[in-house]
Amino acid sequence: MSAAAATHRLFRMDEMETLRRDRRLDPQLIRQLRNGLLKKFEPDDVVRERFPASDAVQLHALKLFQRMDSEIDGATKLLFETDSGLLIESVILRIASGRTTLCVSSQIGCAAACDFCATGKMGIAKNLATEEILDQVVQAGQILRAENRRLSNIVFMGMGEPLHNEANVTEAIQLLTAPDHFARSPSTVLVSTVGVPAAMLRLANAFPRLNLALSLHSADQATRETIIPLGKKASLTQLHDTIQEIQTIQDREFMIEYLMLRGVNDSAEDAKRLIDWIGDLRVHVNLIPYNTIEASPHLQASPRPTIESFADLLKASGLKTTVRYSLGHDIEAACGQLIRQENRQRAMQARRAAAEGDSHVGFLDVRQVIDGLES
Ligand SMILES: C[S@@+](CC[C@H](N)C(=O)[O-])C[C@H]1O[C@@H](n2cnc3c(N)ncnc32)[C@H](O)[C@@H]1O
Ligand code: SF4
Repeated sequence: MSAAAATHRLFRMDEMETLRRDRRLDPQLIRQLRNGLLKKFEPDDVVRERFPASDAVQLHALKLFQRMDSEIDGATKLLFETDSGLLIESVILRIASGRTTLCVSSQIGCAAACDFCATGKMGIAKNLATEEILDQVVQAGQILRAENRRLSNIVFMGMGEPLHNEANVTEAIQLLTAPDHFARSPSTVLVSTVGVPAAMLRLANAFPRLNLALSLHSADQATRETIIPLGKKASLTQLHDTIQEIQTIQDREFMIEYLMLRGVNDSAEDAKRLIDWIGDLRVHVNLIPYNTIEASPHLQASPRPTIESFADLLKASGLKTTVRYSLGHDIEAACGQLIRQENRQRAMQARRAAAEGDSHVGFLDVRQVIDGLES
């Protein structure tokens, strides 16, 4: 295959249409190729074999760099290399019920710079292209198909803030739910955000059946701002009003994510504040045990009994509450460290190359972008 010729990206309708015209292909062949890869997740060689101009098609936007399978449960972490040379991660979760969830990344690094998050500590921010978001789904789908499993759910809970990459994330969801692309139900997709009110409303309007989650982590404004610097851009009152408005557009439960940090947000008083803040919103509270990160030695996970008592207080007030005991603990630490160090080195190399004038790759320092972000 000539690398120079493989310039027509499968995810791009316009490029595939050009190829169809240039090679005088039957439109049915393009549909078959798209269905094979995007709906059935067939292996590359199978779809290529059926397609006469396969030398000209780029099936993937990402290169699989490393695969890590948990030895204790059904989690697989996939590290992908992007065009910019930086790494991102996706996680496949195989749940005992037989269902599977894929956690996808939307950015490399994150300008929200949350104190508890390894991605926020990366110090760089770059949006993933639509096809880089979608190829995580394709490659994970192919892995699951090879195990006779189906991909049940997709959650935007990997690296990055999806609503800081709103255009590409919206386009990715459009294609994930388009009948002639992935043809998935919007109710099997969840977008988790740190809280960008205007974009949350746009997303709810565009996809009334899409699941949305807010990473709240504290119902006290000052506490929230200490752990989420971006919390200054959207007040708790504004976030509450936004969810209330979303619930007039979407007839579904909204998810509130609450990271349990010892001595920061895990007291009975914090639970009471959370209950008051929720008020009559129709929500599901998901308590998240904190995975410690090296870059924030001052933060610790709440002990399990504290999490259970906190959950009991919420449940006693009538709130639907669950605790997320995450899979893949053994691959978590190894990967978080690796990706952060690798990306810092790669970003530095790219900056040096750019300074010497032989690179067009642009990386933003998070301090440069955080003030410019829309609230
Ligand atoms: C990585 S974020 C990506 C989506 C989006 N940016 C957000 O904050 O909701 C997904 C979830 O992981 C949580 N998270 C981040 N760092 C964590 C850590 N060290 N331990 C446990 N959960 C963490 C976030 O708070 C958020 O609820
Ligand atoms: S917004 Fe999400 S991805 Fe970004 S730093 Fe905060 S937790 Fe991490």
